[in-house]
Amino acid sequence: MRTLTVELGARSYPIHIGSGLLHHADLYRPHLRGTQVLIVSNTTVAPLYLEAVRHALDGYQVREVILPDGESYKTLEIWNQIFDALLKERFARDCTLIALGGGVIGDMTGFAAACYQRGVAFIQVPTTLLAQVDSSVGGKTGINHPAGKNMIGAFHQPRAVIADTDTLSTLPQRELSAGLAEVLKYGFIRDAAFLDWLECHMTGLMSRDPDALAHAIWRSCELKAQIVAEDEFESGSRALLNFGHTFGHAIETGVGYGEWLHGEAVGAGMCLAATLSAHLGWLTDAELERARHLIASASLPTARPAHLSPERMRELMAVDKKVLAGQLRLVLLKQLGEAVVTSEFAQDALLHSLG
Ligand SMILES: NC(=O)c1ccc[n+]([C@@H]2O[C@H](COP(=O)([O-])OP(=O)(O)OC[C@H]3O[C@@H](n4cnc5c(N)ncnc54)[C@H](O)[C@@H]3O)[C@@H](O)[C@H]2O)c1
Ligand SMILES: O=C(O)C(=O)C[C@@H](O)[C@H](O)[C@H](O)COP(=O)(O)O
Ligand SMILES: [Zn+2]
Repeated sequence: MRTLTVELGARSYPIHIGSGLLHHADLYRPHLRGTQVLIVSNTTVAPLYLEAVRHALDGYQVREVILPDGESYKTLEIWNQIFDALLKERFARDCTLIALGGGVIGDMTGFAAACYQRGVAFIQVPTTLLAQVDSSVGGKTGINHPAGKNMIGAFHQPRAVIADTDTLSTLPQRELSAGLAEVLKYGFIRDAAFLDWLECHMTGLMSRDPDALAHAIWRSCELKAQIVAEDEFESGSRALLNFGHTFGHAIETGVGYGEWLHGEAVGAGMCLAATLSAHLGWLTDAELERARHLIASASLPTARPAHLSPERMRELMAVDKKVLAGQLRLVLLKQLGEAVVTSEFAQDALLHSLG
């Protein structure tokens, strides 16, 4: 097991990464306050991993709530089921929520923890690659609105992240690719050397080579922890983690939540953002081609869905948390390994990149 820390002063927390961690009572116990624990999971993950987590919590008053599986259930209505469970069991302010699952469960549980009795503790136990490299770290929590992705939410940091890499053995291949989109994102925005490494190890990652996966998870968490420590509430550099997301969120909303996986939409979104960066003269044609090739090598889409027109995409992209004074801001690439947030692009250029 390897551990790194998200440095946030009094709210700092560990990210444990390794094999066989789900069962480790010692990883959970230092972060539990009272005796009441609610595990939040879904109908796919619970049959696989709930028992192991329950076992680690022997001696605590453990309850569970099992939500339906999928992005289309990341809604206000389904989220409310967590409060129903907490109130039914009269959970007190010193309770702890445990998110056992992918990013959907992590985001919904974290947001419930942020709101229940105005804020209780929670632990992230991510079971998808995407959740292990991204969503479990950094404290962005929330749910979707029909008009926009993650439009309702809060910043609320977990007490700990326990990423058991063994859980990836049961992950469908399409979900593995989705996770690789966020891994590639870190290379594109901040680490050209990591991008080189990913290029060399993509075959190993796609075939789940344990050493390759462990390194990719470690480096991704290291980069994310660094950025979150710099700018927890996204007033500056944290927005770089949104590379590909303004395009990607528009795709997810436009096709209907769950049709495209978040990572797939981010894969296509990163290609579109790279295309616009090249159009502005920031990326060379060779760099653009390299970016496209890397994304395609993870079996991710590289273009928008055919039935979402450029005009419709642009309309959907206007619903974005980075919009300031009515102006759309995008994360674009100055070169591979360096990103900026900018509004310095003409509408024509944007439409061209969407075409
Ligand atoms: N908070 C953040 O910083 C952040 C970052 C990135 C993404 N997100 C959010 O995360 C969500 C995407 O997360 P995701 O890709 O993990 O999707 P997900 O949570 O829907 O999980 C993907 C699928 O894999 C299944 N699954 C999970 N673990 C499994 C396992 N070990 N074996 C077999 N099946 C398993 C799930 O049941 C689901 O069907 C989106 O809602 C996105 O907006 C949030
Ligand atoms: O942690 C962040 O900051 C991110 O932007 C990570 C993204 O991968 C993630 O999808 C996030 O939920 C998108 O943020 P949003 O604020 O645009 O919803
Ligand atoms: Zn994302």
